[in-house]
Amino acid sequence: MLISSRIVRSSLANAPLKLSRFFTQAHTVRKEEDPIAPPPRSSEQPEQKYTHFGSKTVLKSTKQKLVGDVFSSVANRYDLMNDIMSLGIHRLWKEHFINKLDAGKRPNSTTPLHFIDVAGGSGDIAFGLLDHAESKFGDIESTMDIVDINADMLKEGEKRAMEQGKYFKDPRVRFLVSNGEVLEEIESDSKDIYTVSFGIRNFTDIQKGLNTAYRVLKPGGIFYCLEFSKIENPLMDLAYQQWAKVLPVMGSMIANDYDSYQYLVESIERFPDQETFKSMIETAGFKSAGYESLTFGVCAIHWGIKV
Ligand SMILES: COc1cc(O)cc(C/C=C(\C)CC/C=C(\C)CC/C=C(\C)CC/C=C(\C)CC/C=C(\C)CCC=C(C)C)c1O
Ligand SMILES: C[S@@+](CC[C@H](N)C(=O)[O-])C[C@H]1O[C@@H](n2cnc3c(N)ncnc32)[C@H](O)[C@@H]1O
Repeated sequence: MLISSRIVRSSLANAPLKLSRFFTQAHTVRKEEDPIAPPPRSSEQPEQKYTHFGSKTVLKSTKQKLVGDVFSSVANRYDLMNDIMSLGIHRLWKEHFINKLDAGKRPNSTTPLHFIDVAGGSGDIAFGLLDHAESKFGDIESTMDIVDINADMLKEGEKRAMEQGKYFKDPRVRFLVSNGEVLEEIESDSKDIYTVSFGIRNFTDIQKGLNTAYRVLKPGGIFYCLEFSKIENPLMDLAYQQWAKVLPVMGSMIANDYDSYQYLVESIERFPDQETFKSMIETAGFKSAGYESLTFGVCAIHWGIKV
């Protein structure tokens, strides 16, 4: 069941490249606990040397490899596990995410949009955005870069494109293995829409990822994120905590991988709450930042505009 705040949309600017919208949102949430790092072994401050990997404290330099191992391990059962763990609800979240953005080159525009879906994995969002643009606006010109740091996950996306006979070897669509914290292949001020879905939680440096999102977007471009968040209702949180205990057991029974799904649960716990993440989006320079909580706050859509 999706609970969403009322959305007040300004009329869309006709200019095809400026998708300016304003949403209303009002939420109160808990503050995020600070991570407890081991005492520094050198003169470096702990925050410069250590970070969290789920509930563990690890050297910052090792997190990317640890996360990479997790997603290489889950890649071949990723879609199946999503349906089982969320009882299919993740599909509703993604559908709502895509419909709410409502992006696409309008029929009266001659300029295609340039999308980038970071941590795109098996392509749920990227393909969904292109399908939406085509079915609603007849847009078959806008381009999509699907970026992921993990080649195994990206292969799942390419496999799906090939099987569905759409977006495979399509000149409009690029599959790029790249780190969302840097995006060295992506020019500054080059994208109209930046999306990231259930990905930024896994970055070593979330703020760096947000700053990079700001860099690659054009003025007027939209940052748009779907990520796990904080459940605002204590009773629902209690029920969720019971459900979350089962996820690693499911991971072990179905994917023979308890640890990756234990990491999933712990990484959700570690991610900033709605207001904290909104502040981080504003720190990156975005304006009109806001969010909408879904399913009691199990996840949230955050946005911001580069002006
Ligand atoms: C390693 O990292 C990952 C690995 C992977 O394979 C996937 C992901 C990304 C994960 C997803 C897209 C979905 C993961 C699903 C969950 C974390 C579970 C989400 C939980 C729910 C939808 C149920 C929430 C339950 C409550 C709020 C309790 C109250 C609700 C009710 C009683 C009514 C509905 C109840 C249920 C639906 C159980 C990955 O990062
Ligand atoms: C849970 S999957 C999400 C996939 C897809 N966006 C979706 O909504 O189903 C998380 C993805 O983030 C990717 N990822 C993790 N850290 C990343 C980084 N620093 N840069 C780019 N992708 C990253 C992983 O490889 C994985 O494919």
